Amino acid sequence: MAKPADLDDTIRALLADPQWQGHPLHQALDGLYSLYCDHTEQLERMTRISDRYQKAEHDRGMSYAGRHEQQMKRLARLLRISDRYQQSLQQLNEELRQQSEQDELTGLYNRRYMQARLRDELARQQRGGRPFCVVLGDVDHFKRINDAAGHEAGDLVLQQVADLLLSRLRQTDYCARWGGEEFLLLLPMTEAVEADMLVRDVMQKMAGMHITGMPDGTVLSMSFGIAQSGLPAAVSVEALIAQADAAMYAAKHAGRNQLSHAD
Ligand SMILES: Nc1nc2c(ncn2[C@@H]2O[C@H](COP(=O)(O)OP(=O)(O)OP(=O)(O)O)[C@@H](O)[C@H]2O)c(=O)[nH]1
Repeated sequence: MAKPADLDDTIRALLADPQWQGHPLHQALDGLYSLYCDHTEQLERMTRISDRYQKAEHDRGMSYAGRHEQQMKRLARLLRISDRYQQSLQQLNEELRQQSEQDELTGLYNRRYMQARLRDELARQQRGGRPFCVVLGDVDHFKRINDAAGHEAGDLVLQQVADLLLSRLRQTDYCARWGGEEFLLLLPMTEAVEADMLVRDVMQKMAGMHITGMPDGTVLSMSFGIAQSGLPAAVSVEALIAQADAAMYAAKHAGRNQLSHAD
C-alpha cells in the first residue's frame, strides 16, 4: 500500500493533470480530497487542544509544593537568562566606552578623551591646585620611515613610540595620540622643571631603541614642546595647547631631537 505522503502526491498530481480535467471521476475525487484535508486539519486541531488540556490537568493534579517548585525552577531559569543578558550588555558598554576613548592603532587615549581630561585638570588647578604640564611631542622625519619601509612599518613604529611613552609615565599621567605622528602628554601636579626631566628621559630611551622593521642603526627621535598651566597666558586649554605647539615647532626649527619650553 502507498504511504500517506505518496498517496497525497499521487492524488494532487492526478487532480492537476490537464488530461483528466473533463473526466467524470475528477470532480468526485476533488471533492473527496478536500473533505479528507478538512478532516485531517480538524483532527490535528483537536489533538493540540487535548495536549494542552492534559498538561493543565497534570499541573492541577500536582501538590502546591510541586507547583511551587516548578515555578521556582522557571524563575531560576529566567534569572539566569536575565543575568547573561545583563552581562553581555555590560560588556558591550565597556567595549563602546573603550572605543570612544581610545586610539585604535596605539591603544592610547584619543584626542577627544584627552580634551575632556585637559578641561578637568585646568578646572582643578584653577580651584587652587598645583600646576600641571602639557607636553606635545612629534616624531622627527616620520615621512622618511613611511617612504623607506612602508605605511605598515610606520604604524609599528608609532606603536613602539606609544609603548615607550607609556613606560616612562607615572600612574597619574595621561598620554594620547594627538594626530598622525604627534602625541600629547598631560602631567598633573607637575611643574615645567619636572616635565623637562621626564621628557629628557624619554628622549634618551628613544635614542637607544631598536626600531622594529628598520635597518640596524636607524635612530628615532622626537621634538617636544612643554607648557605649564597657572601662568598668565595659559588661561584656557586651547591657549595651553597652542603654547605647547609653538614650543614644539621651535624645537623642530632648532634642529629637531630636542625640547623647548613655552615662553
Ligand atoms: N604609518 C603611518 N603614517 C602616518 C600616520 N599618520 C600620519 N602619518 C604620516 O606621517 C608623515 C608626517 O609627515 P610630515 O608632516 O612631513 O612630518 P615629518 O616627516 O615627521 O617631518 P617633521 O615633523 O618636520 O620632522 C606623513 O607622511 C603622514 O602620511 C599613521 O597613522 N601611520
